[in-house]
Amino acid sequence: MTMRTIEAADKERYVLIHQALDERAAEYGERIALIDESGPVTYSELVSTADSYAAALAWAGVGPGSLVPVRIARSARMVTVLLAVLKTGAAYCPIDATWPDERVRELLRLSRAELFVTDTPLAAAPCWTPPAVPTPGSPAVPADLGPDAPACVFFTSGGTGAPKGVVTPHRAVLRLFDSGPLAAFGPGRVLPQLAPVGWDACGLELWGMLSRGGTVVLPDEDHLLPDTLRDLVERHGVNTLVLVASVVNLLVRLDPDCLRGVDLMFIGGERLSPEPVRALLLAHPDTTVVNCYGPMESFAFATMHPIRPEDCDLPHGVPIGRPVPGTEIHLVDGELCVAGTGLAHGYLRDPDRTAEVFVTVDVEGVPTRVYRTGDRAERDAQGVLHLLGRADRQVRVRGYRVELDEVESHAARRVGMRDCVAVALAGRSGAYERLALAFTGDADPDRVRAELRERLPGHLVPDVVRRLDELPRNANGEVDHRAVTELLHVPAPGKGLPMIAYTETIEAVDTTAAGATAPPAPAAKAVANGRAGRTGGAGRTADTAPVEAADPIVRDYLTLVDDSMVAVLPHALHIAVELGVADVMDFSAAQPVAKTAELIDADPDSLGRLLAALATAGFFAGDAAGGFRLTPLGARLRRDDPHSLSASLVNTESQLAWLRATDTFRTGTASFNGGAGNGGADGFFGVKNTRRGENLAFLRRMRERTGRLYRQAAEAVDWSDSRVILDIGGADGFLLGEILRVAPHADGVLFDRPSVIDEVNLRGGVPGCRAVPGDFFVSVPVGADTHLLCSVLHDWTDVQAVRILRSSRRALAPGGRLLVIEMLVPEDGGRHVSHWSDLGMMVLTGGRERDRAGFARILEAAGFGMHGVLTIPESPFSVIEAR
Ligand SMILES: C[S@@+](CC[C@H](N)C(=O)[O-])C[C@H]1O[C@@H](n2cnc3c(N)ncnc32)[C@H](O)[C@@H]1O
Repeated sequence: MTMRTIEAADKERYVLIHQALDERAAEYGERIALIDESGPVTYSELVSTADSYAAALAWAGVGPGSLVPVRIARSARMVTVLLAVLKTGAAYCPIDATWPDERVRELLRLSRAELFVTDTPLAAAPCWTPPAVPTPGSPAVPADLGPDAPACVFFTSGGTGAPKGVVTPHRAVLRLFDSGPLAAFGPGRVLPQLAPVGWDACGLELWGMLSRGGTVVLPDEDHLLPDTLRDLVERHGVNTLVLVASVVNLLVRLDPDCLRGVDLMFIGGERLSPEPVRALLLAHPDTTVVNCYGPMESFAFATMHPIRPEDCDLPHGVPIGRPVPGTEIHLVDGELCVAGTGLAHGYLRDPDRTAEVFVTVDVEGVPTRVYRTGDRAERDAQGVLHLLGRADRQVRVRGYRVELDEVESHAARRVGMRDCVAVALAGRSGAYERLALAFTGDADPDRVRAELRERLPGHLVPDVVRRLDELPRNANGEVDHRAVTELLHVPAPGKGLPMIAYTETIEAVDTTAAGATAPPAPAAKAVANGRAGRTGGAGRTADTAPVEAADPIVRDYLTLVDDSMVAVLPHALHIAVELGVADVMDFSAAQPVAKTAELIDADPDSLGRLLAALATAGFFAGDAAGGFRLTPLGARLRRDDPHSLSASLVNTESQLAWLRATDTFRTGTASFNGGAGNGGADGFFGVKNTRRGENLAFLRRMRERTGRLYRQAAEAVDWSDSRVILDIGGADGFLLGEILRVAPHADGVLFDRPSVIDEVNLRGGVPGCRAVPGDFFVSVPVGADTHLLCSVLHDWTDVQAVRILRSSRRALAPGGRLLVIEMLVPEDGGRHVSHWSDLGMMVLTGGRERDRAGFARILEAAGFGMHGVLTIPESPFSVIEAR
């Protein structure tokens, strides 16, 4: 069958997206169409709610020819609203909830929308918020539309500074699913909707699955991490994924096994790196993995290629394959041009730009409308297409399409900006990972970045902004982009000099200096002072100077960076605990490595090297015959050791949170949300209420922490006046047990989340204690004269901490006291371990460590006064007494 006959067949079968959904609802009424945090939605429910919303929208004047911007967080409601818009005959324009208001206003202006559908209204436009419980309305009057009618407008980065709206008709969307790999979508297929809503890929996920009877899961988090994926597979039977390459790379690197259960994967959005793909195919040989290529201007994908392992060795990387249904690819002077039913009408209200890239070319004597992608490609003897590179300055950075010109044109409008140039910086895989801006003039780099953040979506905001004396130019006086790229190519955080700030000023640029031979320079001093990257001084660039740090740990880290002991040690210890090495060794005699390897089922050579490395850090001791024995330090890797660190060393929760923690520092919100519900401490503990394994692992970590850091508090405090001690958020009762040992006259009450108290009761409770479940945001048990809050307040923001303290205040017996055990951040700005814990809290739970004044403030807000502070011996912790 030729492309054109497929096209004809498509037209007959489906004309409009919402018609296809109506048909599915008639066919599969009670099947699950959507699943979000509030539960499943059947096809009948989806269509009937959409009908009722459509009636309301039609009443508000929405109909054929209207364009309706929609900003609703990812949820079943969002999908229902999009469907409702289509049912009125209008087109929708998806707006990402994370875009800044200024960008949204610009899009509202561009779309000339009469109604903005959103649950977060903006003053700029008349808004309609869909009711949570829709009023049953008569089904919307079917609009008389043909397949060319616009269905959606996707806004994308535009070269001159203004975004471009790609007007996409119904036919473009529905062409994809009747044959080829996407025809697998349908009953039995379960797909999580993960693409940002502003992308055409989101339309593909939704309308592909729903027009064919499959199920779409709407997770309320944007990032797919291994545990999230496992959870989606376990809870909802997810078996199909549409992902951008960078997410695939991350999953494969972190935990390839997490893809178990997924048997169909579409990877698109950016160039594939062969190595992760090879690893993926090796780990999951039975999964169909499809490389997908295509510009938004020909909806979602234009070509596809089911990947075979040998594709990873081809000189131009994994091929992009053959055209998808209803699509033709023509190579015009080496440039890849797309034709067919997928083509957009063009750019919204922009005939000039439309005419530039949607052109008519002669294909074997037939005038054919094509979209010029600007990509160079070639076709091999089998007709398979291979991508060669970009012909212009449009790049994909972390999967987002970025017109470098657009970034420059916004940057050029900043005050004090002379010349500027934006470049994309490649990461290790060769794919672009960061956006950088170099400029000349008086503008302040920090300010430039801040201003761009206010105006542009996150993916268009440069990660690195640098001021230069002059932009490097070639012999013709043109800006030399390559030289700029080299100049800005500071190592990514965590991979190179870790303390170079993202925005910096370089007064004198010495591009020839080779870092390895340069003498210590001002930048080095700045690092030692903890103020690297703001040198502002003359001399070498911060990234070419060697760094001398005062602290031996920092020096060690900077010596080898990736492979230094400081960087590798946590991983080596993690693996030693997971393998259980220390559990099968003892102090008395060295054990041959082969024997240890056999006992724990490890590879002897790898294990020998692990033990040798950990022996240099004192965890094991080697003998002349090549055997190893355990040292007292190594004993702490054993699970049964009273001072065990094993649970803390395998804390993947924290490791995963840190992997994406840059967002925390940009947005101020914790990066952990455990794959369920809110981020922050609510999400952190919420997940543990539903996943017993994580709850138990957390409780073990808490026990280790208390034992290690502040069990001495039991002996340091005078309990003689305490009759009833209530430990609020007391976890498994370890500390309370220690306290009751030294204060046997007192009664103990342990209070924590119900899932924690269940565990405590399963183990027979804590001797001498009553265990009470509850929520400290609501109330805590009354009747105690002494309340404890140990390492609880630092999990929470000030506002939340005050609410917890108020619960304590209300319940505390008259004349009673509250003891808060926490680290105190020194007020003189000096070194203290609490600064690190503060970052940990920020990333993991959204909480914080506090100084004395910070505690005084929240205590006072809850009606307490601060009565005294006691430092716990041999511990960075203090006891704050409040009454
Ligand atoms: C960081 S742990 C500290 C545990 C213990 N106090 C210690 O020092 O080892 C915080 C404790 O607060 C509990 N928690 C979190 N949210 C809670 C809530 N809403 N109500 C009651 N307890 C809660 C957790 O279950 C956890 O045991």
